[in-house]
Amino acid sequence: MSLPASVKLVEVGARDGLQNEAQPVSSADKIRLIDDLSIAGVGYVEVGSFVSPKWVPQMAGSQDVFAGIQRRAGTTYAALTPNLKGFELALQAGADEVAVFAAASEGFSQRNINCSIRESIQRFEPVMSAAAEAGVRVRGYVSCVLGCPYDGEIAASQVANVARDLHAMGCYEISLGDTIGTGTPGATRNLFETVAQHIPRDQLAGHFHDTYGQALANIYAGLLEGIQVFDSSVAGLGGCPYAKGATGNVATEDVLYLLNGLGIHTGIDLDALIQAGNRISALLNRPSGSRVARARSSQLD
Ligand SMILES: CC(C)(COP(=O)([O-])OP(=O)([O-])OC[C@H]1O[C@@H](n2cnc3c(N)ncnc32)[C@H](O)[C@@H]1OP(=O)([O-])[O-])[C@@H](O)C(=O)NCCC(=O)NCCSC(=O)C[C@@](C)(O)CC(=O)[O-]
Repeated sequence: MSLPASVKLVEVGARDGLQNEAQPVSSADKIRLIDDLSIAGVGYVEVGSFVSPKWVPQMAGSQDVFAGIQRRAGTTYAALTPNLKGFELALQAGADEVAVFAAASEGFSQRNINCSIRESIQRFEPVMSAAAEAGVRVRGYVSCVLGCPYDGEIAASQVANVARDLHAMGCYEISLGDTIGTGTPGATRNLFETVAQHIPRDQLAGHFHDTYGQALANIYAGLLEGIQVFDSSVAGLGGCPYAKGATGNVATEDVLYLLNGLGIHTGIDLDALIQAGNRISALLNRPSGSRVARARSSQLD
């Protein structure tokens, strides 16, 4: 399969990245990060999530973050919503789109959202109805698609079952999450081939954490499978509160460098993105998780 001419990058740093941050990050700092990303030309930003603040305290201020950002025309500002309550809060906050999130493994589903996979799908039904009524598009996530910290190996057919359920209930795009970053390009190709038997490739996305250093290779494998949407996190922020030891998502700067090198259009300015990533990394008192950002910054020293 030939490579796509353009790719959509879903920026998850402010949500997937910061949800796991040990130190508190103020709403003002999150707003600054999102505004920096908008200036860099990022077309899709997950601003936060409307989940129980007892489960994920870092996302408690998502309402304020939505209220404070400068929206750039052409950028979609989205939120995660695990249930109807979350959806209603996201709607009030002015989210353009929402995402529901399920898992391919029972162990992760229980730890992450306190219910079985089947119960989670049932819980999403009122979200889908309310979203349809409000004219809000819903993205669907499946976690642990290439391995689970609790249940171990996950069959691609099991991922396909959950992805198919989300798609059938109306999710316009299904993001397949390698939550613990154990996937390899071979497993990634097999996964997309299996799931694409049920869902068109242009409605699938790849979401790779870089724990084992395979994320860029997995994205390249995804591109070869005809996948045109990838999730990534500026400065490689993050991890997952329910997947111990998992590192952040693949860094957006590194994905952009890869795509630029392949002549694939994203609409994002690499220098401005590096600045955004360096600013949040400085604020968190650590070097950027992006190798491209570190290399570029050391060349400037
Ligand atoms: C789903 C629940 C709520 C179930 O949690 P529960 O305890 O079973 O739910 P509950 O309905 O019994 O509610 C418990 C309390 O939470 C409140 N509550 C209930 N819902 C909401 C809401 N929407 N917003 C705010 N508050 C809420 C509710 O009002 C109640 O408050 P209390 O009466 O005790 O004061 C909980 O497990 C939860 O919030 N989990 C979120 C976990 C999470 O955010 N994980 C990270 C995102 S997923 C991810 O990162 C993976 C991904 C997407 O990036 C892809 C990948 O890499 O794999």
